[in-house]
Amino acid sequence: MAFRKEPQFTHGTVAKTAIVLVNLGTPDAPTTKAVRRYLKQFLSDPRVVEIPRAIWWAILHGVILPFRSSKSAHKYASIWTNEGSPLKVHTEKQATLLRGYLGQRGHQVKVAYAMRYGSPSITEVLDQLKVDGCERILVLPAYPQYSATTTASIYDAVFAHYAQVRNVPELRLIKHYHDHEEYIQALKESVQAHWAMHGMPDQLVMSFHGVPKRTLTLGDPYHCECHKTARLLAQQLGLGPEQYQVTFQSRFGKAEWLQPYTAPTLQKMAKQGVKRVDVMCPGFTSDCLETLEEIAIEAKQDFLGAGGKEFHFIACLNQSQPWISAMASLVEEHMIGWPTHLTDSERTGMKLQADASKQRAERLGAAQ
Ligand SMILES: C=CC1=C(C)c2cc3[nH]c(cc4nc(cc5[nH]c(cc1n2)c(C)c5CCC(=O)O)C(CCC(=O)O)=C4C)c(C)c3C=C
Ligand SMILES: [Fe+2]
Ligand SMILES: [Fe+2]
Repeated sequence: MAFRKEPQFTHGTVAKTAIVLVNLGTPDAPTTKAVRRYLKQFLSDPRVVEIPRAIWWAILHGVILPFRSSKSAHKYASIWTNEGSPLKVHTEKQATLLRGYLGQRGHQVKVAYAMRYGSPSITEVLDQLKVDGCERILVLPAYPQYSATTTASIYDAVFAHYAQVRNVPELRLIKHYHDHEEYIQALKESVQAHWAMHGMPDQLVMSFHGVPKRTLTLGDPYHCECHKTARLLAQQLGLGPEQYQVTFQSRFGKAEWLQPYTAPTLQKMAKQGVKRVDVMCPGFTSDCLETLEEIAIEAKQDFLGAGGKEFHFIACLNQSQPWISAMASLVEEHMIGWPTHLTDSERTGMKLQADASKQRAERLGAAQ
């Protein structure tokens, strides 16, 4: 097997640490062509769709890609911003802020972001971190709740990359943080800020992305982790069981997914006389198509169309201060034992190296 091209080993190099925030990915543009390319990569992942490959290949290429791409492109167009796809814009800003927060806490680390599907790809980011001399890599998936369809798929891509690398760095993978105190606190503060502005609803709906129901019986803890997040958040908000509901959205295909489904639940609530609902999506750390279009636009129409009077969407954590701070704490907990607070001698070593490469560059410049 051919290994990837990588920098030569040099004695005395100071090993660096990097954090890679990995999100799902998004199309490069809200066009049928770009969405088709994205969906093809995403839906070809056997972690995402578990149907036998030959059958799924025929369905994907014969039905899904030809019909879904343009429909999805229209939806993406309705949420696209001047800076690009919301998912990517938020993820990039989160990585920048996280770098700043960790720096303020005294850590000398690189922070990058990557996308499981689309760009920047996991492989290109990990290649760059190798060039940058990162010998310790911490992968932080953007998903608080573990699911084989998301978190494990990121792991697959990381392992596949390092299977082609000769000098593999030390690697740590965060599995989940669905019950992390500061994540729950960040959610609580986002809800309380909304209620301070707009008052409280009759019902709070916590809508999570769905997965096929059979994954639950096959051992995926996702369903339980969503419910634990909801329970802890409700406790923090002082809500009784009758004041909130957990639902699952974004069903795909004909099979049964985790229930209750978000849209029919909202319609049922409206018909039962619930006047105002607030909907939040605690499983998404960045707003994206599934929150801004499916919930804030479509689900709102479903609720109001069924007789509901007031619908509020509570934005995802995005760049909120408590969330970036929670990410920084989570990262610190997983970096324990790694020398990210540089010692004086390492600092001197780094300076000497930087001076040497500057002098080399100057000599090369003078010789040309
Ligand atoms: C086909 C099966 C799918 C599974 C299983 C699935 C799980 C899953 N997804 C997320 C988070 C996101 N999904 C997003 C979009 C999206 N999801 C699917 C399908 C499955 N997801 C599709 C086909 C799409 C694309 C849009 C569409 O055509 O409907 C997104 C938004 C991406 C964006 O660009 O904004 C996110 C985020 C989770 C957390 C999850 C399982 C736990
Ligand atoms: Fe999805
Ligand atoms: Fe469960």
